[in-house]
Amino acid sequence: MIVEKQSQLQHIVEREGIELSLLSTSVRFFTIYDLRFFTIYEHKLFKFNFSTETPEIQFSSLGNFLHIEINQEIEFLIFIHFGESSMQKCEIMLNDLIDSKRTNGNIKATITQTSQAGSELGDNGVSMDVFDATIISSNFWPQIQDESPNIPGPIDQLLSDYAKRFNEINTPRKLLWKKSLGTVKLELQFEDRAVQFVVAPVHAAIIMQFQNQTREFLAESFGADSEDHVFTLMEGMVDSGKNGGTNGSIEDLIVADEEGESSVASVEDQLHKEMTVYEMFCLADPPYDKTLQQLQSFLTGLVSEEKLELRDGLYHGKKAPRFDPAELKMKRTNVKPVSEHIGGCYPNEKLDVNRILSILQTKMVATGTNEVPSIANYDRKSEVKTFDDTKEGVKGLVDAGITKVPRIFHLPVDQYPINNTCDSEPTKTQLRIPVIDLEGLEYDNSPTKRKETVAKVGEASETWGFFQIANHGIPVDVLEEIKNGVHGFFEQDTEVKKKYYTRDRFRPVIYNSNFDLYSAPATNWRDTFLCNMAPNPPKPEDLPQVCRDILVEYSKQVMKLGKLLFELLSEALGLKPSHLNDMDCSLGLRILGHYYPPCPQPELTLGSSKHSDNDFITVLLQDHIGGLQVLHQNKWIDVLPVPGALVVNIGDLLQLISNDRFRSVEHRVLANRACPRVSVASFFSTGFLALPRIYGPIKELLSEDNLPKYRETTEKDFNSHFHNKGLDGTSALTHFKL
Ligand SMILES: O=C(O)CCC(=O)C(=O)O
Ligand SMILES: [Fe+2]
Repeated sequence: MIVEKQSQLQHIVEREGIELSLLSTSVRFFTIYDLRFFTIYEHKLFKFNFSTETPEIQFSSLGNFLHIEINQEIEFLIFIHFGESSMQKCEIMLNDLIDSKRTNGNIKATITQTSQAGSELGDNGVSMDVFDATIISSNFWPQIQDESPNIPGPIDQLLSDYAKRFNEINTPRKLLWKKSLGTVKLELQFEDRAVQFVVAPVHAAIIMQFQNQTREFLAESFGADSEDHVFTLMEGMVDSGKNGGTNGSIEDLIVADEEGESSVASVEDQLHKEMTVYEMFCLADPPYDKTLQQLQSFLTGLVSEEKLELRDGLYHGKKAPRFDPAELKMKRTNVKPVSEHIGGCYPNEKLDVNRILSILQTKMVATGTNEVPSIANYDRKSEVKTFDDTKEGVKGLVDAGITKVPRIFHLPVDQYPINNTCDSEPTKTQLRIPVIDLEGLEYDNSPTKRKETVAKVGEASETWGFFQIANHGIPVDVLEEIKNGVHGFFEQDTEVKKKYYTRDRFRPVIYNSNFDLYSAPATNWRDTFLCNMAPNPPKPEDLPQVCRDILVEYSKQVMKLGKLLFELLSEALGLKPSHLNDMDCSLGLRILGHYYPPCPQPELTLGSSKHSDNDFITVLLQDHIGGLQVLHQNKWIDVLPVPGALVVNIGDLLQLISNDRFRSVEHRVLANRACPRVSVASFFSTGFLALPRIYGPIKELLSEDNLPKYRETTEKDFNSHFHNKGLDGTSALTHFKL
């Protein structure tokens, strides 16, 4: 691809090329074919790459850059660079880099669609096509210094077009460029050869000044020494090119890292210094003894009393210009005001609850419940209706620039998802749901492999109700495309999207926010698009154009996978392989595309409330953002995204027909502050059809010791009960228990 881009550019430049001779060496033209800029907006830093067709993403550490390649050694490198405590931040940093690829594609595609200018060449042969943006959340990145050099007009124009489009798509976020950071790859064409360099943007800006100048101008500007001047600059660029190049070994990277270490360390040090003030809470007499929930409730209480303000997950003092930590004094404990101890040396006025929590955590002991602020009474129904009438979902609110989560989304205080932000403790010590390799199963002649896999599937379905599958046969590009399709649906023109907005749950294609909007106690920070793809798929023209083809393709692939999964599940139950398929468990497929917009106060709400699924099984594709958690042994366990894998979970109906052998386990999705999350949930069920088939515990599984635990029902009746109840934290199965 790079070659292709270069030759494209060569072509362009030849068209526009300007002869420029420098004494004995003639420079005919410059071609920029790779340009990276950093930009910052709100909490985000951005890096721009031009021509990132390279398999790895890099960011460089040369003075003011960091250079990391994403490969299997990345974790080690991050560990070296930032230390263990920051590993989670690093995960976010990596996610930033990965997520940006998609954002980039979307923005470029829409710029090209809406304005031809977007893809046209600038005066200097720089095309929007070779932009790639990498979005970096500054909250989680080391601080990076910036000076803002003037960069050439055409590039500035490209950046502002991009920023404008970004803002349109991601209102209220805005880009602020970090123009001095990044690299520019460019090619200088001499009479006899072309040489490629990697230089800092400022160098490129200087070089581009010469792009359109004549030999006479250069001679005038530099006089007799012009050759020297030019070559000094070139040599500098070659050096920069070497250092900023893309082929550094891991050792080089670590050395390069050390150069940047001081600035990183100082940010960490500074943070640590700020945080030591909270030791007072732990060391006070009597010692701090509240649970995380109690602390969070207390801080939320101060917000309700308007003593604190919660913005972007940070607690801000309301009255004093600087936050007074004494405000944090627990009413019902004897913690002394911090100011007494620290002589007015206040920490930074912004307090991130998770930072406070992580310091206090080690000292906390659960001591029963504390007072929690109650949610004020309000006319929920009318507020919910107002929201519904917009037909713009949660994304509409975010696009409109809200900075506070409206109260219809607030959970009761005692249900706040503590640690639900990206700052929460690393989860690597936690249990993990099993990942099962399905490689070669379908056509495998090895009965041992099949038996082993069946055993793993059975074990996971009995203990976890959840497992991930690798090598499931759905190509990675299909997975990527369907995720892009979901982004495409939600990020398309609102008026087009609105046409699908409905609460009629028997329509074949439905878009709305919260299927249980009017019955659930708290609204979720999530919009959903769904369609029933089997047994009677909608007419193609009824599917949204933006994701039509991929929906059809993905459904085909998931149906095939579903059949295999039901075979394995049947075998795991000791039944013949076709048993569950013969019972029509794989007959119906409903595909849901969920969109979880970024949330300004993720600690107050959830992306999806705790629930179990009302189907036989769900095959879930989640993106890299994370946030899905399962309730296992009374603890919330993260279902970490595994690239290329799919999550499978047992639904209520399979729990019912397996007479509780397989478990339909509760799960939820956390809201997150950083960026939109998408998932594609494929529900195997025909509950949306009024089929007469009756489901009860499978006779072959019953015995005197295993009597039926559920009464029989049709899928439709089960579904109706599930829908009327909504995600209220209880299981629909209870209603069918004998
Ligand atoms: O978005 C997710 O990860 C989970 C979605 C989910 O639980 C559902 O659709 O039932
Ligand atoms: Fe679910």
